[in-house]
Amino acid sequence: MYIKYHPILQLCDVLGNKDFPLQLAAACKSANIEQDSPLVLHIEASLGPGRGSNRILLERDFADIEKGSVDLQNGQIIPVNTTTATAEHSDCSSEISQDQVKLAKNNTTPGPYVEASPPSPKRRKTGGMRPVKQTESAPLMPENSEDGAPSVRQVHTETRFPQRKKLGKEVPVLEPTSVDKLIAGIWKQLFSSVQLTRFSTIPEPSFNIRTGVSGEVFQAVNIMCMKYYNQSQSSRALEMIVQAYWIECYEARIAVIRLENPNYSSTEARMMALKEACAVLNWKEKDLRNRLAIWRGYKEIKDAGGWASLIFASTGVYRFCKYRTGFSDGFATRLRHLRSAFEVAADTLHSEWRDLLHVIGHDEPRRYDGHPHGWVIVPGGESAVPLDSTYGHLKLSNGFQYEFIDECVLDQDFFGLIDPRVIPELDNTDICQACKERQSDDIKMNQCSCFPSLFGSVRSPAPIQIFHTTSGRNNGVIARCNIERGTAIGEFTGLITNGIQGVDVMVGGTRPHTYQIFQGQMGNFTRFINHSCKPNSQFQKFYWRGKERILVISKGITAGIEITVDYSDSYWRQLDKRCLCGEYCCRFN
Ligand SMILES: C[S@@+](CC[C@H](N)C(=O)[O-])C[C@H]1O[C@@H](n2cnc3c(N)ncnc32)[C@H](O)[C@@H]1O
Repeated sequence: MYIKYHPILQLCDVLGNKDFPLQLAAACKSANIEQDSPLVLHIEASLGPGRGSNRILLERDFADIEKGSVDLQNGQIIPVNTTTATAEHSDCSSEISQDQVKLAKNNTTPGPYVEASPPSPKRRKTGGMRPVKQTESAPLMPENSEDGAPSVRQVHTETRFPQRKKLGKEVPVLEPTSVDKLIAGIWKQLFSSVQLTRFSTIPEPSFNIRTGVSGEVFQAVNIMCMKYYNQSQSSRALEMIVQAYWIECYEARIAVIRLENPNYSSTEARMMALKEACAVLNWKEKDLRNRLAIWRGYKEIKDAGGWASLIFASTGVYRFCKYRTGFSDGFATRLRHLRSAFEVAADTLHSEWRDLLHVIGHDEPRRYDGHPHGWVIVPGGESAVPLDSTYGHLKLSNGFQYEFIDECVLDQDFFGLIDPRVIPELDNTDICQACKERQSDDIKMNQCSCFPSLFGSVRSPAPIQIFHTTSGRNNGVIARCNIERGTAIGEFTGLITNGIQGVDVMVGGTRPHTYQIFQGQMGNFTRFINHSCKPNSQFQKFYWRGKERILVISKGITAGIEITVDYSDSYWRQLDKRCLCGEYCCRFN
């Protein structure tokens, strides 16, 4: 084979290798490529600022490299569209990239893909969104919930979400303070599956592992393990409750001693109370004093954040109280502002938790019942309010009725029993389009770990709450724990229907086989996610066991921050409102 085309000869110069045509010809020959068959040569190269010829290139050398291509026919340089190049830029660009995106597997969380493509075997330093080829998918539209006005506002799947973070430009991150860590620990425990109960029966082992561990025996051991874990967490919580309460009793005892002995100084009264305690506890006075300092910390946490904050404080609280580094600088104010939020999560996710307080004779009734998202956290730490009470301005005849559902409900009047989310080509296949592993609802069988928080694994409640915004957008969704980039926050659930006009819906499927997800009467927290021109999450399609799902995926969210998506330009063009996202790059205000 003789290579005569001009671009190849040009490549010889670029590569500094005059033998390149011959090497290419030899490669073609060994690959059995016929002489006259068209040859497509795909070459990727990087151009960067030269920093000496023989030096080994380091990762930082590529940090500033611009992406683009060189058309060898005419010598023109075509830069890659900058709106899709970096997270920072594309977030705030008014240019809309029509590329869909997929999330690359990052260090710890495997990412989803809009289209099937084999995941990179190597881990990347900045995993995250990468562009995939544009598909002819239908636009997505969220329901116009707040004002209920007829509209055709749409959100597109072809979002302009960023692909990957630019390498090399490290943004300085503030180290969390000890109060941050304490609060993070409380939220983590609140959204965990721990079961805190006052009395729990310790199981007797009813198995013998000497004869081998069968599936049943192993299950029994696991159950026992879980029970003991819950038991120890409960005991720890009970211990802290009693110790915080001890401080109250100790202060009250000192007051009584002074009353009974008017000539005692306050120090003498304290000493006497300590001695009384040590006589029963069988501890040295010094030991009790040391512990007392920690117990005082427990009481301060309880006084500011309520019993729920102490009970769910879990690991870290001991150190926090022992070293007392976090007790200044707005510690109490921060906890006070979160008090109702902690209680909403505790009451709705761990309905038994208040029983623990019986140990000190407190009988506090549950304050927040029902669904965790049926309550709206209000600013300033005031009591949370029922969700429906925040929609009075809509003046709905039957009030605001909303049913929380984890899975979409099929509108059988429209679709019969045929779920339009089923992709015929993927039907009867349990192979994940993203990772190519087997998907199963049976945890033991499932091998796809693309979105373990939603599919094929143990589900935990999404670490989010509904809160009342202060910027005039009514409600929004706040993250209570850090949500790593690429993690699924939740599935967009609602009524699977079609033909709805005049209100906002999310459209799924591929033309002409589209369907709508309507969140007017039922759905989940995704219905309350507001728009931002610099969003920290995005809608993403994913296929679970042959069925299309629309997920909200984090782009990296810090605890305490509102979760937002980009509703798209076309949505806002139809909306007779100004965007209140408050971003410096806001496109619609
Ligand atoms: C899907 S709902 C979001 C939840 C809504 N805030 C609520 O309280 O029900 C969409 C509606 O919220 C409001 N909204 C969302 N993001 C907004 C923003 N950035 N600026 C102004 N209004 C916004 C608009 O009224 C929009 O129609």
